[in-house]
Formats: sequence, structure tokens, C-alpha cells
Amino acid sequence: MKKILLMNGPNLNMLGQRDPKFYGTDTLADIEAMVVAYGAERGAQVDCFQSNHEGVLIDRLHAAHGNYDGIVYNPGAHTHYSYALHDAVETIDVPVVEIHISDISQREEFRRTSVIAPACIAQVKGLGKDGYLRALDILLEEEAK
Ligand SMILES: O=C(O)[C@]1(O)C[C@H](CCCOc2ccccc2)[C@@H](O)[C@H](O)C1
Repeated sequence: MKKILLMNGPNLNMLGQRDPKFYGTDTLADIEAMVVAYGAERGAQVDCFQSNHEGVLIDRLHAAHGNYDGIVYNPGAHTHYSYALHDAVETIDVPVVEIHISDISQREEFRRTSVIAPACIAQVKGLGKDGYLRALDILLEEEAK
């Protein structure tokens, strides 16, 4: 069975409580349940993790090395400046797909750059919560090659 880690960064624990215009009304728990069920239908075990702390997220990425077949990762605002998380993604031998609920290319200037995406195999943005499912599909297609 393929093992996938679903990882969400800072403030994503607040999904569904504010900013429905950008992030919809689903909670993080709703999104995690959706991805777990979608993965199970496709023979994948999905583990979920969320943290507001950069070092904790780095440690979780390191721990995924040798233990997961892929990572679906929404880095939140770390996307735009965390070279440390870029390096952690680059260091581990696990394919990572970066996902954003909103279309970061159509938002404020500071959100249009991802310093983490260059270390990822793909980036999904602007598809809402369905972007998590597309990101999982990319990993499972990659594994099938
Ligand atoms: O579009 C995305 O998924 C983002 O990664 C979400 C981040 C923000 C997550 C915060 O989400 C909240 C949701 C509800 C209430 C407060 C924050 C934002 O900083 C990125 O630029 C794009």
C-alpha cells in the first residue's frame, strides 16, 4: 500500500473559520477526511499532519524520508519565504507536490512567488480543496510509472 503524508502549514488549522472568499468553508478536518477517503479508494494510506511551527514542519519532513512514498504539502505562508523548508524538501528522497487552495498567482505580489516549489515535483493552485485531490493524483501517477 502506498503511504502518503498530507502536510499543512501555518494557519491552515483555521480553515472554514474565516476568509471563505479565498479558502472556502471546509475545515481542515473536512479536507483531511476527504483526502484520506480519496486515497483509500485508490489503495493509498494517507496520514495527516498540521503545524504552525517551521522547525516542527522541518522535523516532520526529515522523518518522512524512507517512510513515505509521497507528500501533499500546503506550506501556507511559509511558501513565500522559507528557504529552510525548501532545503528540507530538497534533502529528503520523497516526492512532494505543493498545493494551494487559492490561486496565489492572482493575489498580492508577495504571494506570487514560491521558494519551495523549485524543490517539489509539481505545484497545484487555484482549484480550491480539490487541489489536494489533484496533488494526490499526481503522486499516485508518479508512483505508477
Ligand atoms: O492558498 C493557499 O492554500 C495558501 O497556502 C493559504 C495560506 C494561508 C492559510 C491561512 O488560512 C486561513 C484560513 C482561514 C482563516 C485564517 C487563515 C496563504 O498564506 C498562502 O499564500 C496561500
